[in-house]
Amino acid sequence: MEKREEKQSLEEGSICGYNSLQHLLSENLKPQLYQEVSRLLLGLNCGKTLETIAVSESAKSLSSKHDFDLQAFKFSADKELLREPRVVRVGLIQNSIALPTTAPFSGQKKAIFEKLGPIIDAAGASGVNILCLQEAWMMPFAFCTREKSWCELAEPVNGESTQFLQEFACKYNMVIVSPILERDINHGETLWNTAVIIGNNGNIIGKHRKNHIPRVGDFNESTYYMEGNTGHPVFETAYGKIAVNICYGRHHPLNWLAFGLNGAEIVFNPSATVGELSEPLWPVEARNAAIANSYFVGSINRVGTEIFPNPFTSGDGKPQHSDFGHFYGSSYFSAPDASCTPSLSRYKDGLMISDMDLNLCRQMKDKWGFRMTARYELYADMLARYLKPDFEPQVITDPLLHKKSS
Ligand SMILES: NC(=O)NCCC(=O)O
Repeated sequence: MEKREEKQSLEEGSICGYNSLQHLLSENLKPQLYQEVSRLLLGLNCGKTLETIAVSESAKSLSSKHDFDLQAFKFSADKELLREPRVVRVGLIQNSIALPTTAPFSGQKKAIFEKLGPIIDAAGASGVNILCLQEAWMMPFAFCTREKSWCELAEPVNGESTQFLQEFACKYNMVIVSPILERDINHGETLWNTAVIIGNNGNIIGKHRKNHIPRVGDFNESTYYMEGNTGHPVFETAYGKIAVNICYGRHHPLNWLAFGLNGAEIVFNPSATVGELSEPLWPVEARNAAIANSYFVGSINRVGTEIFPNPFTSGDGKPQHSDFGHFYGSSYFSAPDASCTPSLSRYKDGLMISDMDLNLCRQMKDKWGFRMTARYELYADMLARYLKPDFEPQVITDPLLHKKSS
């Protein structure tokens, strides 16, 4: 054990030498204790610990040859009398960039394509029906720099990244969600942070643009694109109704709600975020959204530290620096019954696969009745009042609070 830890502690981004929190716990707790900790940490699905599923030999050999984490689980639902189970197999890919950020742009993109190919093949060989990649997967997450040269990497919705993925979609009969930096040629060559939804026949079903742009830490993304103008679309695919809540949107419960009200069964949250800023939030927000909205969530974060040629500051008093910090991976799935998978590695590329019986969404709606007990008319009224310039917060002050004691 000591040797293993020593070796792994050399890996930047490991947790005390371990790949993930679950590895740290499972390797240090007695099995019975680990089972109890795991019950509390990951919840139970249909009253049981989440089952793992066997992945194909070819996926396993791709993961060892190309050194990516590969994990697979199964969310069950209760058997129903009038409906057949609706099981779909869903995949999430997290990855680091493939070349230094100083390499020629065309080479950087090509190298990312080459790196992703075998991971997508592993998803295809495992029978994944719907696959989602990380935010702006086709480039380094250069938005910390504020340098405009990175805009060159933006592509139209039907550009080279989409074309690259369309082939896999056709080959594996797979829906692919592809978050890119988009350039909208028809609207003045403007830039957007966009997820392209590629159907299982290789067709483009539609797109969604990131609704909330961060203005925190080094996430200087408003230098590059504006808040999205596509609302909260749900895409009805061959395998279920899906939506995409891009990265920072996960901090906004109403954003999650809107996808739910439009009928999403699976919401993807492709992200790029760093340990220092958001790691305590990561296991909480998506899981809460899955519970509150009775849908599945697939959370993806990139991995690695990306170092940029020119140092930058973000007006926060910190000394100039050349990287965002460590993107901590840890991609995972959450289910509407509050169970979730362990997370992928904190520092390695990875493919997380899960079967999910979509019947669980309605079963949880029937059980908890959140849709029926919600008071949308109260919230709508509150929001309508809040938006008015003469809004005043509804605060009832204790009349004794400001009375002078005699
Ligand atoms: N990409 C992005 O929106 N990151 C913001 C940081 C965070 O939300 O954790």
